[in-house]
Amino acid sequence: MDTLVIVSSEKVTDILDYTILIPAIEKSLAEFSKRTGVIQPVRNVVLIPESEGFLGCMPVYSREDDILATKIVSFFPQNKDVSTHHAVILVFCAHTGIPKALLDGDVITAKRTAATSAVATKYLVNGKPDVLALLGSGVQARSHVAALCELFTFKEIRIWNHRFDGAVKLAKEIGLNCAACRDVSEAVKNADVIVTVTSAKDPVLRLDWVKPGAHINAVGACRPDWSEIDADLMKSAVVYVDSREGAIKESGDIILSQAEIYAEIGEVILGTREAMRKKTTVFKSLGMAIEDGIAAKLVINKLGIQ
Ligand SMILES: NC(=O)C1=CN([C@@H]2O[C@H](COP(=O)(O)OP(=O)(O)OC[C@H]3O[C@@H](n4cnc5c(N)ncnc54)[C@H](O)[C@@H]3O)[C@@H](O)[C@H]2O)C=CC1
Ligand SMILES: O=C(O)C1=NCCCC1
Repeated sequence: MDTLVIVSSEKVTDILDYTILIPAIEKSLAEFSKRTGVIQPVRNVVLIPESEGFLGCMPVYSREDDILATKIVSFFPQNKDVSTHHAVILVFCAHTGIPKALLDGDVITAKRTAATSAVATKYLVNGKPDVLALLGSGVQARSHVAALCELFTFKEIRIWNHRFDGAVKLAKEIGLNCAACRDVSEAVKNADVIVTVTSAKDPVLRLDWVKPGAHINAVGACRPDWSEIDADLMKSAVVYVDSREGAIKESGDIILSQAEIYAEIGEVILGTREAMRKKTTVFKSLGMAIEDGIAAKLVINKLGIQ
């Protein structure tokens, strides 16, 4: 075996800038929805009942982007003093199958998920958004603020968390135009963009609280029996997903509500499905291996790993 290069989270953080990541993710979402060159089975998950978590395996091959890679990600929602998600990404040569690099996957998971939501928001938001509301104040909340602020200038950012001190801490980090809210209804009132990034298993966001025409990035609830968004909201919104196949198998928000999936976000980027900007839109994100593959490729290219 040739030398396998190990790439640390510090190196990934240094290299992976949203200015290069967001356009790369946009292109990969479109490529995925063409259904021609990307081979990506739905995540294979080993459930761990004791921790209510799982270990997920996410392989991908992309002919167009010359990517052969797999992410292995663990989710332990009850972790307290360490992160709830941990990941590594193994990249192989797409022509010989030789392993090339093993990258820390934590930063990639945080950034590529937020970059994907930023792309969905770019296509689905109704006009210029002024108010951003985040439900959750963990790793993804932080990366989503960074990625969305790369594309939009919000006059106001509001944060709700089920533990108020988490919302206060993040609001302080973000600064002047940001406030912590005690109630979800207060946080999302008149919000143009809402991001749900919690580990909740039951809905935290309700139809009555959401401004008609708002755009929601629904990022948590990645199990078929978990949901973050109430069924009435899911059913009344126009629902976009990253992968239909993934959403039908993994998303409790979709399965439990029986909401109809209107399109993959990649289809909107390709122009084969409409962006219904004036309606309330939900982008249900489950996370795709092609997003990890593209992000890993950007990093190893920059490091000159052949
Ligand atoms: N769609 C995608 O591609 C990805 C989705 N995720 C999901 O996004 C969500 C957030 O992930 P991270 O920020 O990395 O996790 P985190 O552990 O850093 O943050 C989780 C947040 O949820 C809150 N929370 C925990 N239990 C809750 C409950 N019962 N009700 C309401 N809030 C609760 C915590 O206080 C914290 O603010 C998780 O559901 C995770 O599985 C994570 C990675 C990728
Ligand atoms: O795509 C990912 O990576 C994840 N998605 C759902 C939660 C675990 C990580």
